[in-house]
Amino acid sequence: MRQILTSAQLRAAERHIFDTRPDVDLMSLAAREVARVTDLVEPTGKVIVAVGPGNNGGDGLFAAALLAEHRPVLLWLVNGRAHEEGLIAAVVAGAQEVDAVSAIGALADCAVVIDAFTGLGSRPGLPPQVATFAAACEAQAVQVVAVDLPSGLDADLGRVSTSFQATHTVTFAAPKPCHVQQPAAARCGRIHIADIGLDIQETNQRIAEEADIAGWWPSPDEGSDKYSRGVVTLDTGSESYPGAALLSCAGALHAGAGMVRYTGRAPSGLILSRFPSVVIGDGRAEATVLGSGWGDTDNAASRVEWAKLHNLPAVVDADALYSLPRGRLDGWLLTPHAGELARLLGCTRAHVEAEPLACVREVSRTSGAAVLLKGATQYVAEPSGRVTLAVRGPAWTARAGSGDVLAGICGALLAAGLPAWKAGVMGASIQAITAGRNPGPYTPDELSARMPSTIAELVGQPSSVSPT
Ligand SMILES: NC(=O)C1=CN([C@@H]2O[C@H](COP(=O)(O)OP(=O)(O)OC[C@H]3O[C@@H](n4cnc5c(N)ncnc54)[C@H](O)[C@@H]3O)[C@@H](O)[C@H]2O)[C@@H](O)CC1
Ligand SMILES: Nc1ncnc2c1ncn2[C@@H]1O[C@H](COP(=O)(O)OP(=O)(O)O)[C@@H](O)[C@H]1O
Ligand SMILES: [K+]
Repeated sequence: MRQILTSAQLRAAERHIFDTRPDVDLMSLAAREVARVTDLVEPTGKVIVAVGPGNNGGDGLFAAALLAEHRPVLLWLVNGRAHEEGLIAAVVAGAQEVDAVSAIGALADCAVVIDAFTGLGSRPGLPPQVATFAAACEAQAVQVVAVDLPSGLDADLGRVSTSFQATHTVTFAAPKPCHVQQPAAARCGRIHIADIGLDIQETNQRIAEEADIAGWWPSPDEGSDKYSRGVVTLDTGSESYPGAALLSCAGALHAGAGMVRYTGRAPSGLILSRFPSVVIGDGRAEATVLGSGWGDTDNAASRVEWAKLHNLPAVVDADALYSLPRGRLDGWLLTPHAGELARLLGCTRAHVEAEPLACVREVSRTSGAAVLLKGATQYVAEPSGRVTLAVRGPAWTARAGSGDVLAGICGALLAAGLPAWKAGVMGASIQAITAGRNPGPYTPDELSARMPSTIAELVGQPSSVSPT
């Protein structure tokens, strides 16, 4: 798990080092990592550094000083002024100053551009000359190493404005919101998180990693049986949308549910012809999934209320989201996409997209449930205000039916006894990781059938019977 820091939190961690360890030179440590990554990206050839007026430019200049020892380096001082000691160090090492026109001209035979215009102090957007340079880098497919973040983004937001398109971003101590929230994250390229010795405190925003999902996955052991692994009841699908029932079954079964019971309105013959291990009808269960593919139904409220009355933790998806029972929904998981979250809040989808964190936190706080906001970035909020982002995946999963599979996966994990927030993070992550390992237009059910091998690889359980 990685803590996500806002620019203010990062600056506070920096101040703490300045106060307690005045001997530590953070800028040199940062510059060393920028130079190292630049050499990794392209070990030889000309480097152009776009240098801004602040400390981001300072990092770039000290990196230039290290690189100029063994390769040609050009410096474009965008504002005509720059970090004084950094500039002296770079020039002494052999870096050469150029103006804007020469910098753009030099792109034709340049190996790497270092974007050291602005970082944590970045206001959204770029001045025209820098925007032209950034566009030329993109048009000529030059590798761009951004220092801290692609200049033009706001460190604390997932929104985009005119910015560099980095192929690599070297950031310090921890990711900031712009590195992990789409669409900004896509401007950062590959993220390198450099440890520069800052003390990172726990924050209420973090991002899960593959290793977390592997470590949390509920693998069966010798003492397991179908009940101990968790029984999930799926009240999903309808006569109009029978496919949703099949998709949620696929999700729950391929995530490893001990038993899947089906109590929805889709024809039981259809379910059994695809998934013969599903048990039709009600019975003992540890969790339920409600709403996927219900369509307009007049008894939604009573079906959701039923789960509350029976104290059954529920994954509430799609049409069931608008029939939440009264009272706190402790242990429940709501799985809206941005449009559904907007309807729950009585605001526009555009507002949810602009303020995803505030919106997902609000619904979790008021309902008492964990809330998984689905989309290009998947956020899971808890009533305490803590938000965990799922592991990022490719956009191949952005298609009808992925959400129905996801609800089934989350139901299986809830039934296995995981807390609702973790079931949400793990469900969204395992779908994303599987899509990342199987790129292509697989249908949601085909992709779910590949989940078991992803899970097996992640948990890496060797056979205990060794060959003779
Ligand atoms: N805070 C920390 O812990 C560390 C910070 N370091 C570096 O310091 C950076 C932050 O430095 P600063 O606070 O000096 O801020 P920046 O260097 O990011 O930018 C500030 C300067 O850029 C100008 N500027 C900002 N946005 C602009 C825009 N859109 N158009 C035109 N000009 C714009 C501002 O007016 C100001 O002069 C970090 O990103 C990082 O690179 C590192 O040296 C290591 C540690
Ligand atoms: N750009 C994207 N990149 C990655 N995953 C996405 C993207 N957009 C949507 N998804 C995923 O696709 C699924 C869509 O869910 P949902 O809208 O409920 O679909 P449906 O109701 O048709 O099943 C979710 O799992 C979501 O996280
Ligand atoms: K930058």
